[in-house]
Amino acid sequence: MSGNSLPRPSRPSIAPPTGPLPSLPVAKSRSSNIGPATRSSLLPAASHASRAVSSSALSYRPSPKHSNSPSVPALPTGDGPTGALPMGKSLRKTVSIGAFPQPPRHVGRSNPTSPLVESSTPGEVMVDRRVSSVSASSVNLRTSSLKKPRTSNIAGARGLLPKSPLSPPSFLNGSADSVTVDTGHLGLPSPPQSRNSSPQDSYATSATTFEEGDDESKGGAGGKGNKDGKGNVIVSVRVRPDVGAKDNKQEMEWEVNNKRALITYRGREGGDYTYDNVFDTQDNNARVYDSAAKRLVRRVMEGYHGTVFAYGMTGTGKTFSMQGTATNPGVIPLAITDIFSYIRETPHREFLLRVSYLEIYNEKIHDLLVGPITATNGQPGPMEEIKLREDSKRGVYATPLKEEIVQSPTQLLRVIARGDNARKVAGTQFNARSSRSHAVVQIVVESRERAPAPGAKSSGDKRSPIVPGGVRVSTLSLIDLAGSEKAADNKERRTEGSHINKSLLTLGTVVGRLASDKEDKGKGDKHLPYRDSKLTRLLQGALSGNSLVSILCTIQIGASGSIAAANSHTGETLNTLKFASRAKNNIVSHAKKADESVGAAGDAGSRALLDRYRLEIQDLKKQLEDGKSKETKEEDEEELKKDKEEEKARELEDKHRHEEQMLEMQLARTALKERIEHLNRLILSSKSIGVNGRSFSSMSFQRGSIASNHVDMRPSSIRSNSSHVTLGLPGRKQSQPELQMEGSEEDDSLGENGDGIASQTVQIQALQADLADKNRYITTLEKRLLHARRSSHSRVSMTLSHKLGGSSEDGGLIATISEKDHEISNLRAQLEDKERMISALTSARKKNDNAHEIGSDGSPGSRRTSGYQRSGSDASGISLIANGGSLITNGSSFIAKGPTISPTTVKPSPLILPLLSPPPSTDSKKNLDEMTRMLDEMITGRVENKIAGRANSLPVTEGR
Ligand SMILES: Nc1ncnc2c1ncn2[C@@H]1O[C@H](COP(=O)(O)OP(=O)(O)OP(=O)(O)O)[C@@H](O)[C@H]1O
Repeated sequence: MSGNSLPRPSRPSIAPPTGPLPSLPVAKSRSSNIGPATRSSLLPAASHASRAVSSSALSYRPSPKHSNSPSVPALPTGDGPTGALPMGKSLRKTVSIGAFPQPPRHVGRSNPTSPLVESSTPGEVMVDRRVSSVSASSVNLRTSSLKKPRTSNIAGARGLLPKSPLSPPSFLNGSADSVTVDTGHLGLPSPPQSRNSSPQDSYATSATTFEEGDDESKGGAGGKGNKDGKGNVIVSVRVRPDVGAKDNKQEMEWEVNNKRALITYRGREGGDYTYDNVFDTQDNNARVYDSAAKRLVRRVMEGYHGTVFAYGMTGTGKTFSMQGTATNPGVIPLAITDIFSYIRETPHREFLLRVSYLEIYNEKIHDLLVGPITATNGQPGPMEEIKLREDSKRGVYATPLKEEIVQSPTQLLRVIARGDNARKVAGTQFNARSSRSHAVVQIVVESRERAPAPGAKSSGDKRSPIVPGGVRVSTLSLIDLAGSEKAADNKERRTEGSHINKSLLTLGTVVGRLASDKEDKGKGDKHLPYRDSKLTRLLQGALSGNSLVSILCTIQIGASGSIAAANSHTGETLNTLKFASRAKNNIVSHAKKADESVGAAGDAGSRALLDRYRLEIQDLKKQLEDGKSKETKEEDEEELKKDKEEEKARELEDKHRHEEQMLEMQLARTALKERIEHLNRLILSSKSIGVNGRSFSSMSFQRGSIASNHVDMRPSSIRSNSSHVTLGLPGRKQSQPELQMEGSEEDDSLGENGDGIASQTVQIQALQADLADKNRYITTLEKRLLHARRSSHSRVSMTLSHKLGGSSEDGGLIATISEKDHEISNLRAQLEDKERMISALTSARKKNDNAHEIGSDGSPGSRRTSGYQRSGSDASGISLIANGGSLITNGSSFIAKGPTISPTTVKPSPLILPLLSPPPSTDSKKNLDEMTRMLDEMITGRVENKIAGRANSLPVTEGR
């Protein structure tokens, strides 16, 4: 096949350059005939430009065998409006393929540059000339090539066939005499690294050689170059190996040349069929994908709509090519891999992918991603039928259709596998697992430019903000059609088959009429029966030129003895080939890159989830921030409230403590007051003693009528003093035992001596009682004080630790405590004074006793008088002088210091109490001595004990 005489291309056709591929020749190149050229430059223009099809193809009519299969859709023949081949042309001659719809005018067509080719090269014009120059000589070559396996005379110029000498260059003027169909330029194999497309290694593919903006810089879909959009349609034919071949020897009638993208049939109605790609039985799915779909997928990622569909008779390998196997992945998984590779390679854009999967089964559309509705009885109910709608923005679309957003190849493959499992499949005569429906996978690609964040690293921060550009929405449709088939015995299969065949027939009709539709443009649109089937309706957008299209037709060439070798099968194969040729010739794509919708209100805004999600994300982020700040605010408020409550509780507690403290202080104060009063009372008692003494004296005066001018002991003055002092402590006087004794009858009954002793005894008893009373008071006070001091001390230290420096209140408290301590010490001093007084009294009594003893021989009166005189002369008698709280006894003075008894409370006045007692009788004297001694001991011991005990019981005071 490669042994032609034409110069070989500069590089092997199997391994095209990794750089941009040559663009389709422009219209004028079609005026030239095919000639040899380098691979990069010899490519002819759109498929209609050059065809080499045997006349048999042109005069193809369903054979009688075909007619036995009425249900198999017959491709439109030359009888149709597409232009028939002039009858009478002999078979097996290279003639025009009038049977195929031909565009009437090849020249002057506006041919946009195909997005599926890379660029025009300057060499193409020259190449075309070369083709033209060899056109005449190629006639013979062409003729011979039909009779034997050809060794191409356009070595390496894959897809280029010499023009038939019988065919005028009609493809230029639109006549039906065109010869060679050659669109092999699009079938260039991918670079070696992409030939083994797989999920792993397809990352570094020829796709990386594409430059963004190719289309814009080189004419774009609507620019200069191939203006008819032919390059936007790729037609490939794949030949399935014939497993039924007995001798593994392909029937001699067929010739498949994948390098030249040529299939030749030498049988009846034979001819040459050249396409963009021809894959022989050795080609695997990766090669099919690389040549037939890879660029289209790439373009879809760039913003074009793209459609790939597999067409062919049942069992010829459509599903095998589209889905593939685990070891030989088909177009769908390879496209998915490339989609994600592209996303990885394009960090400056962000993408959103969603996928849907539907099937058309018996002219009903089912969503394969939504399982059958389960009926109430638990049985699976009917699947929800999907309707087709059309609008100006989206074109024809199925609704309601579930779309799943996918984020990884695995996820996408899983979704599709789920749909595959739901698809209707059944065994037929030709295929044990025949697809009974047309299956459509739709992958919607949304993308938008991403701007680098102000401080973001160039390594592609995915969270960087977006530029205010729009969202581009494009769709990749991957369609595995059900295969045309003969009527089956099984009724269900027959029904399915009839629907399948009807829809395929409609597809063929639409494709067949596309050419005439183009011709009739301007004269009024010719009716295209898109609505005759759901399939054509769904493919309307792609067929009418809005999409890049790649059609993969599958055939099976029967070996001798195989099922495929049956005539009917050959007829079907020919039908498929004719369909492929018509598709290549007639479908004109004006696919444009999708506009970028700006915002949700943009052109594709209603579909752009990317926008909606962005807005939603922004909205949610705002909500989150609002919620956060609100939460923080609430937290702050709550904390503040808590703090306030705690403060309040602390204040309340402090208040309670303070109150308690105050109460304690009050108690302590009361106790102290009581103590003071009591001590005062004691003083008064001492004075009372004086009063009593005065009483005694007065009694003595009364009895002895003794009056002394030396001693100012006027009753009135004494009483007034007494009463004056007593006034300071009202209510206490009555309770004093010594006062009760005043003027009692008992005193009188004691007689002179008895009177004095009795009064002293009473006085001592009163003092003792008072002492006991004092001790009790002191004990109580000490207890209270201790308690109060402890609690206040702990509080003060606690408060001090909280508040540096302490408050004025605490300072006051401390001052109060120290004041109290001071008072206590004063009281103690007073107590000591009192006790000294007691001892002084005791000693005075003793001295008195002695005085009595001295004057025992005298009369009581003289004793009294002498005693009195002694006392009055102040020589050796005892004088008790209360002066400002001082007690002077025989020159010894006991001064009660301190402010405890304030001068205002107790206004002292000099008081001299001469203790005069009548000399006791011997017995009574004894008794008195005894008693006095005991009293002395007792009082002295008590006082000492008390002082020592108090000294020990006041650690706080000492501590301070
Ligand atoms: N190129 C190939 N290489 C190896 N096996 C193939 C090839 N093409 C098809 N087959 C096998 O042929 C059988 C039928 O293929 P497949 O189901 O893909 O046909 P189909 O065209 O989808 O049929 P239908 O229209 O009935 O669904 C399968 O077992 C498949 O593995």
